[in-house]
Amino acid sequence: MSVTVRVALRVRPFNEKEKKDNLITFIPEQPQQIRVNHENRQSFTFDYVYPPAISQADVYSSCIQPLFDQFTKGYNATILAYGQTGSGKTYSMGTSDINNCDSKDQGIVPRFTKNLFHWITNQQTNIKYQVKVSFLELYHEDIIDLLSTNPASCVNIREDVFGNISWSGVHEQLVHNVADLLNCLHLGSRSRTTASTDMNSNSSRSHAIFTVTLIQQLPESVINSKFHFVDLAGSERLKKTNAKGDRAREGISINSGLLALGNVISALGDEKKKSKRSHVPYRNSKLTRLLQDSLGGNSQTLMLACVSPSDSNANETTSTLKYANRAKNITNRVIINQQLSEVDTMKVEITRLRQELKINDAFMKEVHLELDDLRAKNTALSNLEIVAQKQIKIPAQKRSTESDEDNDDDDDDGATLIGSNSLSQDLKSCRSTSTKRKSSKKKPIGSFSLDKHKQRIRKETLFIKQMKANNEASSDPLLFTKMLSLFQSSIKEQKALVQQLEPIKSDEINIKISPPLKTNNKPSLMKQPNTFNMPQKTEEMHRLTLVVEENKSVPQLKQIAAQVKKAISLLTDNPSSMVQQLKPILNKISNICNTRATRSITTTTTKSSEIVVNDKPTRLLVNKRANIADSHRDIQRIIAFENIKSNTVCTEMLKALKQKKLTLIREQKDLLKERKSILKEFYQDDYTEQQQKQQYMDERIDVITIQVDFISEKIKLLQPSIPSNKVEKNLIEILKPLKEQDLRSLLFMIIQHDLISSNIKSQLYDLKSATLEKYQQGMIQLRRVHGDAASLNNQVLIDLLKSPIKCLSNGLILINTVKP
Ligand SMILES: Nc1ncnc2c1ncn2[C@@H]1O[C@H](COP(=O)(O)OP(=O)(O)OP(=O)(O)O)[C@@H](O)[C@H]1O
Repeated sequence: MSVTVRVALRVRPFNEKEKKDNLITFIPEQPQQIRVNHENRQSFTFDYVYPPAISQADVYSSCIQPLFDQFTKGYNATILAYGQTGSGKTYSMGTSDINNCDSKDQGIVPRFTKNLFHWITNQQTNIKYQVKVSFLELYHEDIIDLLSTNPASCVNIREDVFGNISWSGVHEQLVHNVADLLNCLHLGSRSRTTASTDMNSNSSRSHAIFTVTLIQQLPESVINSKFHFVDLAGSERLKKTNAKGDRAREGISINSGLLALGNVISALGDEKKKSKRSHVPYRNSKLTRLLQDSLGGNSQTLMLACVSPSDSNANETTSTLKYANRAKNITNRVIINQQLSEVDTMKVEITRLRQELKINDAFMKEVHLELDDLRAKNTALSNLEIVAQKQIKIPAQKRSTESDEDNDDDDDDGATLIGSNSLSQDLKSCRSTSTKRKSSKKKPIGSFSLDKHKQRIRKETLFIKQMKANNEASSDPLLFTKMLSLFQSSIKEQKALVQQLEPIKSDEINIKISPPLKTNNKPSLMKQPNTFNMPQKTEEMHRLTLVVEENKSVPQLKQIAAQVKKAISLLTDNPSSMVQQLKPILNKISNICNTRATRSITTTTTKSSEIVVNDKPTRLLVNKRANIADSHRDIQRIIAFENIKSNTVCTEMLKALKQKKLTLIREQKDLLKERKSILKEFYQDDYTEQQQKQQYMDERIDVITIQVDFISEKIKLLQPSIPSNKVEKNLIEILKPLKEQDLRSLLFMIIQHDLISSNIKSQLYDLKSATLEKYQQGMIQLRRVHGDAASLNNQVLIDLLKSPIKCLSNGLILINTVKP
């Protein structure tokens, strides 16, 4: 159900300091309208307009009673008292001095209390009722639980994936009757921060939220509704209140909270902004975060705008009227807060779990595919190592002979073909030869894994496309980039593998080797091998140019072997090490192979290419046809994919990878969930791309703000009693040992200059220039906070900075210090 925020305007009587110059004119024939006798004599219309003479009872019965009725039906409700300091908010709410108050002067909360218990006593007996109360104060940006007996209690604001706001850590007091409830109100009000200013002798210096929760236990369900009574601190002009020192700081903090509230009201209520569906900046202050459900969420809300009647407060009154006028346009979506019976809840849970299972199955399929792929690669690597070792051991001359024997159909004029320094070319040549000669007997090499690889490439490419499409609004760009590069490198590797395994096209295998180049009168190194000369179309045939470099196959294979050994030893020493750690090594191997591949063959654009031997020909005798046969055999072994089962190192590696993948999947899932809920809330069909970007940025800021909240809650403040030099030392101690890699996620360091003593500043500058410039993301913000919440547990901070890097990535570290 959609309901708009209702607005009631209450004009208090003149006080003794004010001249009787009326600012507001009431229009008898239009009881909901007023006119301001100021500048352009603007008129305003509200749901309720209360002149100074209105009684507390009338206010309650006209605008609160309807809310009370909704509340008892299970809807959440909020009354928001807003107005200039001294305009009558606390008086109207009745949250102060309840014990010494005439019953006719009793405000909204005491009346509500009586109403509630009276209502409960008249209800059916088969319903069980419970009433709980809580009382929070927001002083500066600290949430104080006024009813909690635990001084270390900490209130958190949480938002679930559906955007529902809840407060955790709040003490909720069970109350059984009117006296109990009013006693809680009295206790809390006594602890509330008030002070005398020129505008109000008993001015509230904080925002207060008194909440009554009604739990109705029906036979098959539970209805749980909340009524928030919000007494906001008054907006004030420092000049008028004559506030100095702490009072002035309070005033600034109050005004900035109210400004944030104004921005939320404006985003929700301003017709222009509403139509553009601009982002609602709830997270800009704790006040707006606490009231998120009341403004634009699940609550029936009434704004009680309180103003002074005096012309001397014309500016403040006009500003309140405009504020209230905007609030009128806010629409909330309200539902009865009914929880299902246990059986129904279980049913919903089962459906959810089934869906989750489906998603998990799909992911597991992905994981298995990746595992298969890794197994293949791993076996290939092991075999490459064997090849390498073998080639190192076998004397060149011997291998050359063996090779000649193997290739008994070759011409034998003493020259060899495989001086080629490309392993992949070796493999291709070998495969093509083999395929041509033995195709009737043997399966084409790699055929059974080829399709799988191709399929995998297609899948991963598609996945990357999807990821890229979502890149704009990805809520964790770092993770996104990581995953993207992981998949991209995987595709690259797969492609290389497919390339190696794929049968060579006919004109590629029709290689005719041109006569050897003459060098230094040494014997010719090239021959016309039948092996590579299968279809004898000599004249039209394209000739490939083999660039035979210095005999590099042995050193290169050695290099590969060394890299493989390195990779394996890394795994043996630390079996849980992630594949990510092996990536550089694997890449290096593939680089060596690729370099060799590109160097080895140069297909010239001219019709008849020449074989160019650009190396010292004498050495080319070394790795000859032996390589063809060896490579052929090795390739067969490579594609056997068997070693994996007995290879513990590989199993460990795969296990670790599996774990890593699952973690990533989980993280990604969470991110998607978060993103979905944000999208659900803010994005509609007609948003422009730019708005979307803007929204995304705002949301990132919101996320960071939450992290800050989270971290700042963990970090206690420095004791004011700690001498200043100790404070400095501690801060430096914290920051100095940080390694660059620990802080890779930090972008820059904002230091609020005015808040940090020069000694710390200069040391931090040193740090900054030395290391901090390199950091990529995030911020360290040093901020000063007052109050007795101060007790910095440095160890917490150090631990936080040192170990769980996750906390830092994309985040802020808020180090609060007190004024020395
Ligand atoms: N409608 C009213 N009838 C009689 N007295 C009123 C009325 N409204 C306010 N007052 C008196 O005006 C004074 C200031 O009111 P109150 O403390 O409620 O202001 P406030 O808006 O809560 O101020 P602040 O924001 O500074 O806390 C109080 O002495 C209160 O009794």
